[in-house]
Amino acid sequence: MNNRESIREKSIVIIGFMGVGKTTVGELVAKKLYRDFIDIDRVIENSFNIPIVDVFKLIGEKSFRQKEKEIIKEYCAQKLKVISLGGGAYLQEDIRKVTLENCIVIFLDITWESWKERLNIIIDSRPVLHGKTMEEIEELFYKRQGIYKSHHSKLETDNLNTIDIADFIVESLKIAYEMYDPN
Ligand SMILES: Nc1ncnc2c1ncn2[C@@H]1O[C@H](COP(=O)(O)OP(=O)(O)O)[C@@H](O)[C@H]1O
Ligand SMILES: O=C(O)C1=C[C@@H](OP(=O)(O)O)[C@@H](O)[C@H](O)C1
Ligand SMILES: [Mg+2]
Repeated sequence: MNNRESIREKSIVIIGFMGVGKTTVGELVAKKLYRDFIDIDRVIENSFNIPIVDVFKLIGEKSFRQKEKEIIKEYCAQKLKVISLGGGAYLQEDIRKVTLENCIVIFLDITWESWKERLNIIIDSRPVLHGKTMEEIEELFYKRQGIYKSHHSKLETDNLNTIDIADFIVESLKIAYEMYDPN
């Protein structure tokens, strides 16, 4: 397959800090593009038939990260998917490599000021945040910003709703497809 064919078929991977909207937006983008939507956390939840919080309790974070890596590698080898990662997946170099080499990686960004307003609606389902002070969560937020710098495209999501974010992504993709594969 040549490059012209491959850009339109590349799977789209959505990255960013937990709670930024990867799962919600990824699902909307997939619908708009008539593609399959894969949320890596949902795949893991379905394989254990329990929520991520309980997966962490059952197998621990280390085994969760291993499973997350295997599943991401499997789906990134496939074309025409929209794949939302968990926010910690990108900590693994193997995952950064496989996604950047095979897919279009879109980073959903948010400022700390906007993100902290969302904390109360996500905290129960995000085990990584449990037992941390606000200062520790802020430190994690800024530490993670560094790893998300490796991406193909970035979108600032402050003050945008999920529908607008999904529309923006789809429109940007159309422009990129026209630019790199005009026929
Ligand atoms: N742009 C947004 N504006 C307002 N609420 C949002 C936005 N994006 C996501 N949310 C809300 O934040 C929560 C986490 O969204 P989710 O898609 O699960 O994020 P992620 O997969 O990045 O952890 C959900 O309740 C979702 O409705
Ligand atoms: O950032 C993280 O370490 C995690 C993020 C979560 O996904 P979301 O980013 O979709 O919340 C989920 O994979 C798990 O709770 C760990
Ligand atoms: Mg998610």
